Amino acid sequence: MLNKIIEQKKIELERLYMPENKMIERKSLYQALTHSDRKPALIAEIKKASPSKGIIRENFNHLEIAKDYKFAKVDAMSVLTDEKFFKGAIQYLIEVKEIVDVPVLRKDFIIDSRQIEQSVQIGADAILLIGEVLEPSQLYEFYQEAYEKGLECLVEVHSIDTLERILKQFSPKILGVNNRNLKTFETSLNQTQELAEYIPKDSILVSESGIHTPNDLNRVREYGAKAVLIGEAFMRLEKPSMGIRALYGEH
Ligand SMILES: O=C(O)c1ccccc1NCC(=O)[C@H](O)[C@H](O)COP(=O)(O)O
Repeated sequence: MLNKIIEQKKIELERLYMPENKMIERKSLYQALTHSDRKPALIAEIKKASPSKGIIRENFNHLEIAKDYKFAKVDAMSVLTDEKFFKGAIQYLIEVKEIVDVPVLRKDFIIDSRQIEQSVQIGADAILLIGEVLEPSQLYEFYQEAYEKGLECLVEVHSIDTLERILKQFSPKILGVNNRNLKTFETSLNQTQELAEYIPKDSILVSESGIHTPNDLNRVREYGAKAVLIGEAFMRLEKPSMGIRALYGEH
């Protein structure tokens, strides 16, 4: 599946949409996650569909979801911009950024430097760089380029091997451990447990995928996650904000 997604990205690069540059005030994902009142801090995702689950939210309205997340005072939002596999859109991110006051992460598969420039132009505050998609040296180049352009990066890994290879090159400020196995799509929070001890002390550990219940949240908190990235659990609820309150035990 990952190969299929990457092949599709290469095709899309031939007709990359590059909107007009607007003056955009960027927000820091790192600051938002370190200063959150919630422990772990929350990155809430706007996600209509996924390769593993198909359509997750039939009645999908990105702006309604963003408003509800804003009401719930999430620390940051993640917007899927991949069209083919996640039914996302660049336009969703552009419009969400206009109405929220927290950092917005562009969730996509970055394989080319032009996508970094595109992320700047559409108003993203941060981008995702996936360790299983990029060689460590290229990932580091993209990381530096992004920071030079005012974007932060969530560097995501799905295995200890990938993490080790990246850490030989550099220490990302925000490191995501994705609990989803890229071959089977199954999620296991043990992934966060196993990788947590290798995360540099100065990096923020974000546990991503497969977090649904207060028990899941407690588990990854105990494993050392300083932030979580959650999509599906909220997308299946009419009011995602209610799910956030229930998850964190807020009244
Ligand atoms: O969600 C998928 O099926 C998927 C498949 C292949 C690559 C990535 C995939 N998801 C991207 C994500 O990392 C998640 O959207 C994100 O961590 C939120 O996960 P969840 O809370 O389980 O929706």
